[in-house]
Amino acid sequence: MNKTGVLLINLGTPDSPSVSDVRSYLSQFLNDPRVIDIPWLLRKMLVNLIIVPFRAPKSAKIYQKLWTDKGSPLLYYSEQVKVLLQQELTKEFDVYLAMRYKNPSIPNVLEAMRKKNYERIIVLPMFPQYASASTGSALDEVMRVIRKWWVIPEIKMISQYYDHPTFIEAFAERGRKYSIDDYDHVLFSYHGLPERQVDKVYDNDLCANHDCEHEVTDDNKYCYKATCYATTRLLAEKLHIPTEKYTVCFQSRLDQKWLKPFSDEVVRECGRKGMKKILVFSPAFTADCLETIIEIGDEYQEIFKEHGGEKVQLVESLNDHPLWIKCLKELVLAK
Ligand SMILES: C=CC1=C(C)c2cc3[nH]c(cc4nc(cc5[nH]c(cc1n2)c(C)c5CCC(=O)O)C(CCC(=O)O)=C4C)c(C)c3C=C
Ligand SMILES: [Fe+2]
Ligand SMILES: [Fe+2]
Repeated sequence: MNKTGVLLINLGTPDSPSVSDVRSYLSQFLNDPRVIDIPWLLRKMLVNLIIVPFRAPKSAKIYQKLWTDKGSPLLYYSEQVKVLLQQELTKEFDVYLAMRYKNPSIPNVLEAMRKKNYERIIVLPMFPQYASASTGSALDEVMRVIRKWWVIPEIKMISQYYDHPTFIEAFAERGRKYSIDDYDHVLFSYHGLPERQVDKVYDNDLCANHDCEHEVTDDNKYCYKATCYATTRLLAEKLHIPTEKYTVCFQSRLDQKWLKPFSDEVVRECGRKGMKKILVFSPAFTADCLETIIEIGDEYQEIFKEHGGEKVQLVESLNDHPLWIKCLKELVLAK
């Protein structure tokens, strides 16, 4: 039988919420040249001598809040997705899960796949919008490993699917649990990125010279900002949210030169304007994780309350939603 190996890849999470495991995770993550894209020596000094030593103890405290009996949500939801997708596919397909950082690692999972001698491998990162720091890095790592194989099978890599109808329908279905009319405003909060990295998808040009907030064209189709806005337009249309009732924003910045507006500032502004209830979608994440559960669910809730608001309602991520599994199946089976 012609067999295909399907490799799902998510970002990764520490092995445990201990300071040493969080340090080791942050060190692998932030030393990735697609994440901190500055010259090698500068990155080593900045990451290993400044960011990681200061951030690891603080992040470990946050991971301790996030951790459950089943471990880190990002990992256990991704594992569930792997099992559910396997159930949906025929015996021609074997589904694997790897994490870009920490475990299960891409080299270890690919080594298990190599031994199976698949005719075809489909690499499917669990990031709907392309960013060099997420999808680019995951695909780069796969190529680094496979490049050394003697037998290289047919390989298909999926770079993005932010506009896939079943992906949009899956997130819309999560949103339908809430009545939009009950909320003063809706936020679409995406993981942030340095503006410099967004500009790098353009050849000798800048994102600012394109109308990325309004349209996706052949020139900006890999611009993360453009695809985040496009995801939002598709979701807002499906859920009948008028343009004046929502704001696109970007969370988790490391400095001021990241994509704006910043989500925490938008939340603050909503409170100052007298809003009481806001609904937050986070469609760059397909599994709930530290960025959704803690940053939106806890930290933005606190900021909103401090500024007069009452409730920040996070829309649950896709996690193990049947439409998400259907979307992945359709991506795998697409020619
Ligand atoms: C949409 C996918 C993601 C992109 C793009 C991305 C870029 C990016 N991230 C950092 C720094 C950190 N991110 C952290 C956590 C984190 N990031 C993503 C996804 C993307 N990151 C996820 C799913 C998570 C949560 C992981 C989990 O265990 O739940 C963290 C760690 C947490 C912390 O200490 O705050 C850092 C650091 C950069 C610098 C970057 C692009 C340049
Ligand atoms: Fe991140
Ligand atoms: Fe752009």
